[in-house]
Amino acid sequence: MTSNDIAVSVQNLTKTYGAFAALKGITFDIERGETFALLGPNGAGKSTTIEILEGYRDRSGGEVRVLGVDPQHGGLPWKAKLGIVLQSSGESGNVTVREQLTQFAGMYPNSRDVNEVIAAIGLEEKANTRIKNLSGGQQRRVDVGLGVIGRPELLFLDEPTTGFDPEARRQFWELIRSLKREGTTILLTTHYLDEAAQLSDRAAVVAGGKLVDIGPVGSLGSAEARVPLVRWRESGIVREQRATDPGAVVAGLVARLGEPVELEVVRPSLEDIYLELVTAENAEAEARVAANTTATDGAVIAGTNPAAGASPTTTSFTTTKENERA
Ligand SMILES: Nc1ncnc2c1ncn2[C@@H]1O[C@H](COP(=O)(O)OP(=O)(O)OP(=O)(O)O)[C@@H](O)[C@H]1O
Repeated sequence: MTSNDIAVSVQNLTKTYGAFAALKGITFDIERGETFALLGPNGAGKSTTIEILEGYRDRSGGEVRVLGVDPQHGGLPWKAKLGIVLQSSGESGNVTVREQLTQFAGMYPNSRDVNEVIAAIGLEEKANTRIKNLSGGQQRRVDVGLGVIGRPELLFLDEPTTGFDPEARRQFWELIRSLKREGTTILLTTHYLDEAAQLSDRAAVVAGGKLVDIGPVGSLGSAEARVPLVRWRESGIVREQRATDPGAVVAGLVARLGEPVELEVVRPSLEDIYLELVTAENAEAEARVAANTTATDGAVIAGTNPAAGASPTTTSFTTTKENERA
């Protein structure tokens, strides 16, 4: 693979907010044309990562290239190749859906047809409604429309379907699949693991600012966590057996019982595997904190003055670049 095949390259990325380390050395690549999901619990560092890649936030350390450019020095031609759907856009304007999309379309050299985008986000009936009069989920659809109107080479989607009803989510998935067919590279964060499983080629799980696993969605987690479960009812009792060879277990049941009652072979979902990964990381983090506390207590007893760490504060995200803030 050449560097031209890589849309996003992240090497040992770190980010600190005061004394708080939000990213502790994250490394991953995203190939051109790939749909890549960044998964993790609240506060894991997903938005921080995505905002660094978009050029909205400066990194503390590591190397980052997005479409071959360091985002801290990305100019207008580079920005025109990106589509960005932030976690919250605050898009609540006095203009109509069509006016807003038309205005944005005018900023890009090769934008999509406005009517096509309105149809793709399912807002045909609301095309002439002012954005401030749309429901929260409908406003979110406008955000998605604005993210794709410029026909981006690389699309960032930070929790794009929060607030969508189930039908709108399915419609959104179709839109993403059609963008993928056109060759768009997509970086997605989501708390809906079915969404990640449906859309992404590969996923990375981040917890506590560290990457705990990365790979094709079907191969995440330990081999043990992915072992299927055979379930059936026998003598009125539900029985279960984890088996790497569920076919053989089922054949054994059929030989012994005839057609097994309420037979199921259940494969662990991405959600099951994700929860196992994140729980394991949390347990390790707690163990590290406990070990550090013991060490710090020791230092106090010895008369030294342990430095007080600044406590992290949650920020509300804006589209303003971090170092441009007041
Ligand atoms: N400007 C800031 N100042 C201090 N701490 C911050 C700032 N922005 C984020 N953090 C902290 O960094 C950590 C990572 O935050 P981030 O928003 O990247 O997480 P996330 O994975 O996107 O979470 P969520 O799923 O809730 O959106 C959190 O502990 C958060 O409180």
